[in-house]
Amino acid sequence: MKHSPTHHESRRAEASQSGETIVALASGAGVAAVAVVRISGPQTRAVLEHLIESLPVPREAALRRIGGIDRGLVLWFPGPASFTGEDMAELQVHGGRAVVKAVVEAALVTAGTRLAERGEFARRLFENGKLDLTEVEGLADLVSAETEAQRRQALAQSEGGLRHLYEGWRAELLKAQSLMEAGLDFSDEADVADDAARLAVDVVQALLPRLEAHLADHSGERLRDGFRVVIAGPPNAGKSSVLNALAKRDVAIVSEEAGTTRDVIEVHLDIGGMPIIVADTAGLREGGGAVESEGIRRAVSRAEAADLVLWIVDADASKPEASPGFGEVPVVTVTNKSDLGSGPELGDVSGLTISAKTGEGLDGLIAELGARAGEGVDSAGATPITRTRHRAELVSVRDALKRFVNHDLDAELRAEELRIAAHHLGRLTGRIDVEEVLGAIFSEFCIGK
Ligand SMILES: Nc1nc2c(ncn2[C@@H]2O[C@H](COP(=O)(O)OP(=O)(O)OP(=O)(O)O)[C@@H](O)[C@H]2O)c(=O)[nH]1
Repeated sequence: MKHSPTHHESRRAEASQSGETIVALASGAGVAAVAVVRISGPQTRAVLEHLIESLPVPREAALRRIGGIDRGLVLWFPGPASFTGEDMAELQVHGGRAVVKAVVEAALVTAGTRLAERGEFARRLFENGKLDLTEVEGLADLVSAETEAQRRQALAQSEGGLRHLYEGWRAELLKAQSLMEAGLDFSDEADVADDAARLAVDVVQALLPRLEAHLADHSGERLRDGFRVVIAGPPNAGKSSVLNALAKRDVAIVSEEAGTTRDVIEVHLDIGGMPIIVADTAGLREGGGAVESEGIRRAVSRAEAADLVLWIVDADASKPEASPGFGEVPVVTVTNKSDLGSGPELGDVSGLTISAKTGEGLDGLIAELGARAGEGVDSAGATPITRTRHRAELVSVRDALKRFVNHDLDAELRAEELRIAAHHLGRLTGRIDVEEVLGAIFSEFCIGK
Protein backbone atom coordinates (compact mmCIF):
# COMPACT_ATOMS: atom_id res chain seq x y z
CA MET A 1 0.00 0.00 0.00
CA LYS A 2 1.43 3.33 -1.02
CA HIS A 3 0.55 6.26 1.14
CA SER A 4 2.11 8.88 -1.05
CA PRO A 5 -0.33 11.17 -2.82
CA THR A 6 2.30 12.11 -5.38
CA HIS A 7 2.18 8.63 -6.85
CA HIS A 8 -1.54 8.99 -7.29
CA GLU A 9 -1.25 12.42 -8.83
CA SER A 10 1.24 11.15 -11.38
CA ARG A 11 -1.02 8.22 -12.23
CA ARG A 12 -3.86 10.68 -12.75
CA ALA A 13 -1.72 12.78 -15.05
CA GLU A 14 -0.80 9.71 -17.10
CA ALA A 15 -4.42 8.69 -17.40
CA SER A 16 -5.41 12.04 -18.79
CA GLN A 17 -2.61 12.29 -21.34
CA SER A 18 -2.07 8.87 -22.79
CA GLY A 19 -3.89 5.60 -22.71
CA GLU A 20 -6.33 3.98 -25.01
CA THR A 21 -9.51 5.36 -26.43
CA ILE A 22 -12.59 3.50 -25.27
CA VAL A 23 -15.88 2.98 -27.08
CA ALA A 24 -19.21 1.66 -25.79
CA LEU A 25 -22.94 1.77 -26.16
CA ALA A 26 -23.88 3.98 -23.21
CA SER A 27 -27.65 3.88 -23.47
CA GLY A 28 -28.21 0.31 -22.37
CA ALA A 29 -29.11 -2.94 -24.07
CA GLY A 30 -32.36 -3.51 -25.91
CA VAL A 31 -33.96 -1.78 -28.85
CA ALA A 32 -34.88 1.88 -28.36
CA ALA A 33 -35.59 4.83 -30.64
CA VAL A 34 -32.19 6.36 -29.92
CA ALA A 35 -28.90 4.81 -28.86
CA VAL A 36 -25.91 6.73 -27.54
CA VAL A 37 -22.41 5.54 -28.39
CA ARG A 38 -19.72 7.06 -26.22
CA ILE A 39 -16.08 7.50 -27.13
CA SER A 40 -13.39 8.76 -24.73
CA GLY A 41 -9.64 9.13 -25.03
CA PRO A 42 -6.90 10.74 -27.11
CA GLN A 43 -8.02 9.13 -30.39
CA THR A 44 -11.56 10.53 -30.14
CA ARG A 45 -10.92 13.26 -32.70
CA ALA A 46 -9.37 10.73 -35.09
CA VAL A 47 -12.40 8.45 -34.69
CA LEU A 48 -14.76 11.34 -35.49
CA GLU A 49 -12.69 12.42 -38.48
CA HIS A 50 -12.90 8.87 -39.78
CA LEU A 51 -16.68 8.66 -39.27
CA ILE A 52 -17.98 12.09 -40.18
CA GLU A 53 -17.38 14.79 -42.75
CA SER A 54 -16.50 17.63 -40.39
CA LEU A 55 -16.13 18.07 -36.63
CA PRO A 56 -19.05 19.90 -35.01
CA VAL A 57 -18.54 22.98 -32.85
CA PRO A 58 -17.55 21.72 -29.36
CA ARG A 59 -20.53 20.94 -27.11
CA GLU A 60 -23.09 21.67 -29.83
CA ALA A 61 -25.17 18.94 -31.38
CA ALA A 62 -24.81 18.63 -35.14
CA LEU A 63 -26.54 16.32 -37.59
CA ARG A 64 -24.05 14.22 -39.57
CA ARG A 65 -23.90 11.12 -41.72
CA ILE A 66 -22.02 8.64 -39.58
CA GLY A 67 -19.66 6.33 -41.48
CA GLY A 68 -22.25 5.70 -44.19
CA ILE A 69 -24.18 3.74 -41.57
CA ASP A 70 -26.78 6.16 -40.24
CA ARG A 71 -27.56 9.84 -39.78
CA GLY A 72 -27.40 11.06 -36.23
CA LEU A 73 -26.44 13.77 -33.79
CA VAL A 74 -22.77 14.16 -32.98
CA LEU A 75 -21.51 15.83 -29.83
CA TRP A 76 -17.82 16.63 -29.54
CA PHE A 77 -16.36 17.46 -26.11
CA PRO A 78 -12.66 18.32 -26.23
CA GLY A 79 -10.94 17.60 -22.90
CA PRO A 80 -10.61 18.60 -20.15
CA ALA A 81 -14.12 20.14 -20.16
CA SER A 82 -15.80 16.80 -20.69
CA PHE A 83 -17.47 14.14 -18.51
CA THR A 84 -14.30 12.03 -18.33
CA GLY A 85 -11.91 14.97 -18.46
CA GLU A 86 -10.34 13.78 -21.72
CA ASP A 87 -11.42 14.17 -25.36
CA MET A 88 -14.85 12.67 -25.69
CA ALA A 89 -17.73 12.29 -28.12
CA GLU A 90 -21.28 11.03 -28.09
CA LEU A 91 -23.06 9.76 -31.16
CA GLN A 92 -26.85 9.66 -31.01
CA VAL A 93 -27.93 7.16 -33.62
CA HIS A 94 -31.04 5.11 -34.32
CA GLY A 95 -31.37 2.44 -31.66
CA GLY A 96 -31.54 -0.68 -33.82
CA ARG A 97 -29.10 -3.46 -33.03
CA ALA A 98 -27.54 -3.45 -36.53
CA VAL A 99 -26.98 0.32 -36.41
CA VAL A 100 -25.33 0.22 -32.99
CA LYS A 101 -23.15 -2.76 -33.91
CA ALA A 102 -21.97 -1.13 -37.15
CA VAL A 103 -21.26 2.26 -35.52
CA VAL A 104 -19.28 0.68 -32.67
CA GLU A 105 -17.29 -1.45 -35.13
CA ALA A 106 -16.60 1.56 -37.34
CA ALA A 107 -15.33 3.49 -34.31
CA LEU A 108 -13.01 0.62 -33.43
CA VAL A 109 -11.32 0.75 -36.85
CA THR A 110 -9.11 3.66 -35.70
CA ALA A 111 -5.85 2.48 -34.11
CA GLY A 112 -5.62 2.84 -30.34
CA THR A 113 -9.30 2.21 -29.71
CA ARG A 114 -11.00 -0.68 -27.92
CA LEU A 115 -14.29 -1.56 -26.27
CA ALA A 116 -14.74 -0.08 -22.79
CA GLU A 117 -14.84 -2.25 -19.71
CA ARG A 118 -17.43 -1.95 -16.96
CA GLY A 119 -17.43 1.47 -15.35
CA GLU A 120 -14.42 2.59 -17.36
CA PHE A 121 -15.82 6.02 -18.32
CA ALA A 122 -16.58 6.71 -14.65
CA ARG A 123 -13.14 5.45 -13.66
CA ARG A 124 -11.48 7.90 -16.04
CA LEU A 125 -13.60 10.71 -14.67
CA PHE A 126 -12.38 9.79 -11.18
CA GLU A 127 -8.77 9.34 -12.26
CA ASN A 128 -8.78 12.70 -14.00
CA GLY A 129 -9.78 14.24 -10.69
CA LYS A 130 -13.24 15.40 -11.80
CA LEU A 131 -15.05 13.70 -8.93
CA ASP A 132 -13.96 11.91 -5.78
CA LEU A 133 -14.89 8.30 -5.09
CA THR A 134 -18.00 9.04 -3.05
CA GLU A 135 -19.29 11.29 -5.84
CA VAL A 136 -18.67 8.60 -8.44
CA GLU A 137 -20.50 6.12 -6.22
CA GLY A 138 -23.35 8.63 -6.03
CA LEU A 139 -23.46 8.72 -9.84
CA ALA A 140 -23.67 4.92 -9.96
CA ASP A 141 -26.50 5.02 -7.44
CA LEU A 142 -28.27 7.72 -9.43
CA VAL A 143 -28.27 5.46 -12.47
CA SER A 144 -29.69 2.54 -10.48
CA ALA A 145 -32.08 4.54 -8.26
CA GLU A 146 -35.57 3.03 -8.41
CA THR A 147 -37.44 5.30 -6.04
CA GLU A 148 -37.69 9.03 -5.47
CA ALA A 149 -35.92 9.00 -2.10
CA GLN A 150 -33.09 6.91 -3.54
CA ARG A 151 -32.74 9.38 -6.40
CA ARG A 152 -32.53 12.35 -4.02
CA GLN A 153 -29.92 10.66 -1.86
CA ALA A 154 -27.82 9.59 -4.86
CA LEU A 155 -27.96 13.07 -6.37
CA ALA A 156 -26.85 14.71 -3.11
CA GLN A 157 -23.94 12.29 -2.83
CA SER A 158 -22.93 12.74 -6.48
CA GLU A 159 -22.89 16.49 -5.87
CA GLY A 160 -20.36 16.20 -3.07
CA GLY A 161 -22.45 15.69 0.07
CA LEU A 162 -20.07 13.13 1.53
CA ARG A 163 -16.99 14.58 -0.12
CA HIS A 164 -17.38 17.91 1.65
CA LEU A 165 -18.03 16.24 4.98
CA TYR A 166 -14.99 13.98 4.74
CA GLU A 167 -12.72 16.64 3.33
CA GLY A 168 -13.63 18.85 6.27
CA TRP A 169 -12.75 16.06 8.67
CA ARG A 170 -9.53 15.37 6.83
CA ALA A 171 -8.53 19.01 7.23
CA GLU A 172 -9.15 18.73 10.98
CA LEU A 173 -7.08 15.56 11.16
CA LEU A 174 -4.27 17.26 9.27
CA LYS A 175 -4.33 20.03 11.84
CA ALA A 176 -4.07 17.50 14.68
CA GLN A 177 -1.34 15.69 12.78
CA SER A 178 0.72 18.81 12.28
CA LEU A 179 0.38 19.65 15.98
CA MET A 180 1.66 16.21 16.92
CA GLU A 181 4.52 16.44 14.41
CA ALA A 182 5.44 19.85 15.76
CA GLY A 183 5.44 18.35 19.26
CA LEU A 184 7.80 15.62 18.08
CA ASP A 185 10.16 18.24 16.67
CA PHE A 186 10.27 19.87 20.09
CA SER A 187 10.50 16.62 22.03
CA ASP A 188 13.52 18.02 23.96
CA GLU A 189 11.23 20.65 25.40
CA ALA A 190 8.62 18.61 27.24
CA ASP A 191 6.32 21.58 27.89
CA VAL A 192 6.03 22.55 24.24
CA ALA A 193 5.49 18.94 23.18
CA ASP A 194 2.82 18.39 25.84
CA ASP A 195 0.98 21.55 24.86
CA ALA A 196 0.97 20.57 21.20
CA ALA A 197 -0.30 17.08 22.04
CA ARG A 198 -3.06 18.53 24.21
CA LEU A 199 -4.18 20.81 21.39
CA ALA A 200 -4.17 17.86 19.00
CA VAL A 201 -6.35 15.88 21.44
CA ASP A 202 -8.77 18.83 21.62
CA VAL A 203 -9.13 18.80 17.84
CA VAL A 204 -9.81 15.07 17.79
CA GLN A 205 -12.16 15.22 20.78
CA ALA A 206 -14.23 17.79 18.90
CA LEU A 207 -14.37 15.56 15.83
CA LEU A 208 -15.18 12.22 17.49
CA PRO A 209 -18.82 12.91 18.48
CA ARG A 210 -19.63 14.02 14.93
CA LEU A 211 -18.04 10.85 13.58
CA GLU A 212 -19.95 8.72 16.10
CA ALA A 213 -23.25 10.37 15.17
CA HIS A 214 -22.52 9.79 11.49
CA LEU A 215 -21.79 6.10 12.20
CA ALA A 216 -24.95 5.72 14.29
CA ASP A 217 -27.10 6.81 11.34
CA HIS A 218 -28.05 3.79 9.20
CA SER A 219 -30.73 5.57 7.19
CA GLY A 220 -28.58 6.01 4.08
CA GLU A 221 -27.67 2.34 3.74
CA ARG A 222 -31.29 1.40 4.41
CA LEU A 223 -32.42 3.74 1.69
CA ARG A 224 -29.83 2.58 -0.81
CA ASP A 225 -30.31 -1.15 -0.16
CA GLY A 226 -34.04 -1.05 0.64
CA PHE A 227 -35.81 -1.29 3.98
CA ARG A 228 -36.10 -5.01 4.76
CA VAL A 229 -39.39 -6.20 6.20
CA VAL A 230 -39.92 -9.84 7.11
CA ILE A 231 -43.37 -11.29 7.56
CA ALA A 232 -43.40 -13.94 10.28
CA GLY A 233 -45.98 -15.63 12.41
CA PRO A 234 -47.61 -18.92 13.26
CA PRO A 235 -48.69 -21.23 10.41
CA ASN A 236 -51.89 -20.35 8.64
CA ALA A 237 -52.11 -16.83 10.11
CA GLY A 238 -52.26 -15.50 6.57
CA LYS A 239 -48.66 -14.41 5.98
CA SER A 240 -48.66 -15.22 2.27
CA SER A 241 -52.04 -13.57 1.92
CA VAL A 242 -50.73 -10.35 3.53
CA LEU A 243 -47.74 -10.33 1.19
CA ASN A 244 -49.99 -10.87 -1.81
CA ALA A 245 -52.35 -8.15 -0.66
CA LEU A 246 -49.42 -5.72 -0.34
CA ALA A 247 -48.09 -6.72 -3.73
CA LYS A 248 -51.45 -6.30 -5.42
CA ARG A 249 -51.95 -2.80 -4.08
CA ASP A 250 -51.10 -0.38 -6.82
CA VAL A 251 -48.60 1.41 -4.56
CA ALA A 252 -46.21 0.58 -7.40
CA ILE A 253 -44.78 -2.84 -6.96
CA VAL A 254 -41.35 -2.72 -8.51
CA SER A 255 -40.72 -6.40 -8.99
CA GLU A 256 -41.59 -9.77 -7.64
CA GLU A 257 -38.90 -12.38 -7.45
CA ALA A 258 -38.16 -15.64 -5.72
CA GLY A 259 -35.89 -15.23 -2.75
CA THR A 260 -32.48 -16.79 -2.45
CA THR A 261 -33.94 -19.72 -0.57
CA ARG A 262 -36.85 -21.76 -1.83
CA ASP A 263 -39.02 -20.93 1.14
CA VAL A 264 -38.84 -17.15 0.76
CA ILE A 265 -40.81 -14.95 -1.61
CA GLU A 266 -39.85 -11.27 -1.87
CA VAL A 267 -41.70 -8.29 -3.25
CA HIS A 268 -40.14 -4.89 -3.81
CA LEU A 269 -42.46 -2.01 -2.99
CA ASP A 270 -42.16 1.73 -3.48
CA ILE A 271 -44.09 3.36 -0.69
CA GLY A 272 -43.96 7.14 -0.88
CA GLY A 273 -40.53 6.99 -2.53
CA MET A 274 -39.07 4.56 0.00
CA PRO A 275 -37.83 1.23 -1.35
CA ILE A 276 -39.21 -1.58 0.81
CA ILE A 277 -38.41 -5.24 0.38
CA VAL A 278 -41.02 -7.48 2.00
CA ALA A 279 -40.25 -11.18 2.44
CA ASP A 280 -42.56 -13.96 3.44
CA THR A 281 -41.24 -16.78 5.62
CA ALA A 282 -42.31 -20.24 6.68
CA GLY A 283 -44.78 -20.44 9.55
CA LEU A 284 -43.19 -20.48 12.99
CA ARG A 285 -44.35 -23.30 15.23
CA GLU A 286 -42.78 -25.24 18.06
CA GLY A 287 -41.81 -28.81 17.17
CA GLY A 288 -42.54 -29.91 13.62
CA GLY A 289 -40.58 -32.20 11.34
CA ALA A 290 -36.98 -31.85 10.23
CA VAL A 291 -37.89 -30.12 6.97
CA GLU A 292 -40.06 -27.64 8.80
CA SER A 293 -37.33 -26.98 11.37
CA GLU A 294 -34.93 -26.00 8.60
CA GLY A 295 -37.57 -23.63 7.21
CA ILE A 296 -38.10 -22.19 10.69
CA ARG A 297 -34.39 -21.77 11.30
CA ARG A 298 -34.14 -19.78 8.06
CA ALA A 299 -37.24 -17.76 8.87
CA VAL A 300 -35.81 -16.75 12.23
CA SER A 301 -32.38 -15.86 10.89
CA ARG A 302 -33.98 -13.84 8.13
CA ALA A 303 -36.19 -12.02 10.58
CA GLU A 304 -33.20 -11.26 12.79
CA ALA A 305 -31.42 -9.62 9.83
CA ALA A 306 -34.45 -7.47 8.91
CA ASP A 307 -35.13 -3.81 9.65
CA LEU A 308 -38.68 -4.65 10.77
CA VAL A 309 -40.71 -7.78 11.44
CA LEU A 310 -44.44 -7.92 10.79
CA TRP A 311 -45.72 -10.54 13.23
CA ILE A 312 -48.98 -11.82 11.77
CA VAL A 313 -51.54 -13.42 14.06
CA ASP A 314 -54.95 -14.84 13.32
CA ALA A 315 -57.95 -12.89 14.68
CA ASP A 316 -59.86 -16.14 14.61
CA ALA A 317 -57.31 -18.10 16.68
CA SER A 318 -58.32 -19.28 20.12
CA LYS A 319 -55.05 -18.56 21.88
CA PRO A 320 -52.75 -15.58 21.32
CA GLU A 321 -49.32 -16.26 19.91
CA ALA A 322 -47.03 -13.48 20.96
CA SER A 323 -43.93 -12.76 18.91
CA PRO A 324 -40.93 -14.68 20.24
CA GLY A 325 -38.77 -11.61 19.56
CA PHE A 326 -36.07 -11.38 16.90
CA GLY A 327 -32.97 -9.95 18.50
CA GLU A 328 -32.96 -6.18 18.32
CA VAL A 329 -35.34 -5.98 15.37
CA PRO A 330 -38.52 -3.99 16.02
CA VAL A 331 -41.73 -6.00 15.67
CA VAL A 332 -45.17 -4.74 14.66
CA THR A 333 -47.98 -7.16 15.48
CA VAL A 334 -50.59 -7.38 12.75
CA THR A 335 -53.84 -9.14 13.57
CA ASN A 336 -55.12 -10.57 10.31
CA LYS A 337 -58.53 -11.94 9.31
CA SER A 338 -60.40 -9.08 10.96
CA ASP A 339 -63.37 -10.17 8.88
CA LEU A 340 -63.60 -13.31 11.04
CA GLY A 341 -63.13 -12.13 14.60
CA SER A 342 -61.99 -9.39 16.92
CA GLY A 343 -58.58 -10.93 17.55
CA PRO A 344 -56.81 -12.60 20.43
CA GLU A 345 -55.88 -10.41 23.38
CA LEU A 346 -52.19 -9.73 22.91
CA GLY A 347 -52.06 -6.61 24.97
CA ASP A 348 -50.09 -5.01 22.14
CA VAL A 349 -51.19 -1.41 21.72
CA SER A 350 -48.90 -0.78 18.76
CA GLY A 351 -50.56 -3.54 16.76
CA LEU A 352 -52.59 -3.15 13.59
CA THR A 353 -55.69 -5.01 12.55
CA ILE A 354 -56.25 -5.96 8.93
CA SER A 355 -57.97 -8.37 6.64
CA ALA A 356 -55.85 -9.63 3.77
CA LYS A 357 -59.08 -10.94 2.29
CA THR A 358 -61.20 -7.78 2.27
CA GLY A 359 -58.38 -5.26 2.27
CA GLU A 360 -59.58 -3.65 5.50
CA GLY A 361 -56.75 -1.89 7.35
CA LEU A 362 -54.28 -2.41 4.50
CA ASP A 363 -53.81 1.32 3.93
CA GLY A 364 -52.89 1.67 7.60
CA LEU A 365 -50.32 -1.11 7.25
CA ILE A 366 -48.86 0.50 4.14
CA ALA A 367 -48.66 3.87 5.87
CA GLU A 368 -46.94 2.23 8.85
CA LEU A 369 -44.35 0.58 6.57
CA GLY A 370 -43.69 3.87 4.77
CA ALA A 371 -43.26 5.73 8.05
CA ARG A 372 -40.92 3.11 9.54
CA ALA A 373 -38.80 2.99 6.38
CA GLY A 374 -38.60 6.77 6.22
CA GLU A 375 -37.42 7.23 9.82
CA GLY A 376 -34.27 9.32 9.88
CA VAL A 377 -34.15 9.72 6.09
CA ASP A 378 -33.39 13.22 4.79
CA SER A 379 -33.14 14.50 8.36
CA ALA A 380 -31.97 18.10 8.36
CA GLY A 381 -29.98 17.77 5.17
CA ALA A 382 -27.60 15.23 6.72
CA THR A 383 -25.52 13.27 4.23
CA PRO A 384 -25.48 9.71 5.52
CA ILE A 385 -23.20 6.76 4.91
CA THR A 386 -24.62 4.79 2.00
CA ARG A 387 -22.27 1.82 1.64
CA THR A 388 -20.60 -0.85 3.73
CA ARG A 389 -17.31 0.40 2.32
CA HIS A 390 -17.85 3.82 3.88
CA ARG A 391 -18.80 2.30 7.21
CA ALA A 392 -15.77 -0.01 7.30
CA GLU A 393 -13.32 2.84 6.61
CA LEU A 394 -15.02 5.15 9.11
CA VAL A 395 -14.93 2.49 11.83
CA SER A 396 -11.17 2.24 11.24
CA VAL A 397 -10.91 6.04 11.46
CA ARG A 398 -12.90 6.11 14.69
CA ASP A 399 -10.93 3.25 16.28
CA ALA A 400 -7.60 4.91 15.47
CA LEU A 401 -8.84 8.23 16.88
CA LYS A 402 -10.03 6.53 20.05
CA ARG A 403 -6.63 4.91 20.51
CA PHE A 404 -5.07 8.31 19.92
CA VAL A 405 -7.23 9.96 22.56
CA ASN A 406 -7.39 7.25 25.20
CA HIS A 407 -4.18 5.35 25.23
CA ASP A 408 -1.19 6.26 27.18
CA LEU A 409 1.12 5.68 24.24
CA ASP A 410 4.27 7.60 23.55
CA ALA A 411 4.06 10.53 21.17
CA GLU A 412 5.47 8.62 18.17
CA LEU A 413 2.81 5.92 18.43
CA ARG A 414 0.05 8.42 18.96
CA ALA A 415 1.10 10.35 15.88
CA GLU A 416 0.98 7.06 14.00
CA GLU A 417 -2.67 6.56 15.04
CA LEU A 418 -3.51 9.92 13.49
CA ARG A 419 -1.76 8.86 10.30
CA ILE A 420 -3.82 5.66 10.25
CA ALA A 421 -7.03 7.65 10.71
CA ALA A 422 -6.12 10.06 7.90
CA HIS A 423 -5.19 7.13 5.69
CA HIS A 424 -8.62 5.50 6.07
CA LEU A 425 -10.36 8.80 5.46
CA GLY A 426 -8.25 9.18 2.31
CA ARG A 427 -9.31 5.72 1.13
CA LEU A 428 -12.93 6.82 1.48
CA THR A 429 -12.64 9.73 -0.90
CA GLY A 430 -9.96 8.12 -3.07
CA ARG A 431 -7.41 10.79 -2.29
CA ILE A 432 -4.78 8.19 -1.72
CA ASP A 433 -3.84 5.21 -3.79
CA VAL A 434 -6.56 2.61 -3.50
CA GLU A 435 -6.12 0.27 -6.46
CA GLU A 436 -7.81 -2.71 -4.84
CA VAL A 437 -10.78 -0.61 -3.75
CA LEU A 438 -11.17 0.85 -7.24
CA GLY A 439 -11.42 -2.55 -8.92
CA ALA A 440 -14.28 -3.52 -6.64
CA ILE A 441 -16.15 -0.25 -7.05
CA PHE A 442 -15.99 0.17 -10.80
CA SER A 443 -16.82 -3.46 -11.56
CA GLU A 444 -20.30 -2.71 -10.16
CA PHE A 445 -20.93 -0.23 -12.96
CA CYS A 446 -22.31 -1.28 -16.28
CA ILE A 447 -20.56 -0.93 -19.61
CA GLY A 448 -20.79 2.58 -21.05
CA LYS A 449 -20.83 4.32 -17.66
N1 LIG B 1 -61.23 -14.91 6.16
C1 LIG B 1 -59.95 -14.66 5.94
N2 LIG B 1 -59.13 -15.64 5.58
C2 LIG B 1 -57.85 -15.37 5.36
C3 LIG B 1 -57.33 -14.04 5.48
N3 LIG B 1 -56.01 -14.08 5.20
C4 LIG B 1 -55.70 -15.35 4.91
N4 LIG B 1 -56.80 -16.13 4.99
C5 LIG B 1 -56.88 -17.58 4.78
O1 LIG B 1 -56.09 -18.23 5.75
C6 LIG B 1 -55.45 -19.39 5.18
C7 LIG B 1 -53.95 -19.32 5.39
O2 LIG B 1 -53.47 -18.24 4.63
P1 LIG B 1 -51.96 -18.17 4.16
O3 LIG B 1 -51.76 -16.84 3.59
O4 LIG B 1 -51.61 -19.36 3.34
O5 LIG B 1 -51.25 -18.30 5.57
P2 LIG B 1 -49.71 -18.44 5.92
O6 LIG B 1 -49.52 -17.82 7.24
O7 LIG B 1 -48.88 -17.93 4.81
O8 LIG B 1 -49.56 -19.99 6.04
P3 LIG B 1 -48.17 -20.87 6.16
O9 LIG B 1 -47.24 -20.36 5.08
O10 LIG B 1 -48.63 -22.25 5.94
O11 LIG B 1 -47.65 -20.64 7.51
C8 LIG B 1 -55.89 -19.44 3.73
O12 LIG B 1 -56.95 -20.31 3.58
C9 LIG B 1 -56.30 -18.00 3.45
O13 LIG B 1 -57.28 -17.91 2.42
C10 LIG B 1 -58.25 -13.00 5.87
O14 LIG B 1 -57.91 -11.83 6.05
N5 LIG B 1 -59.56 -13.37 6.10
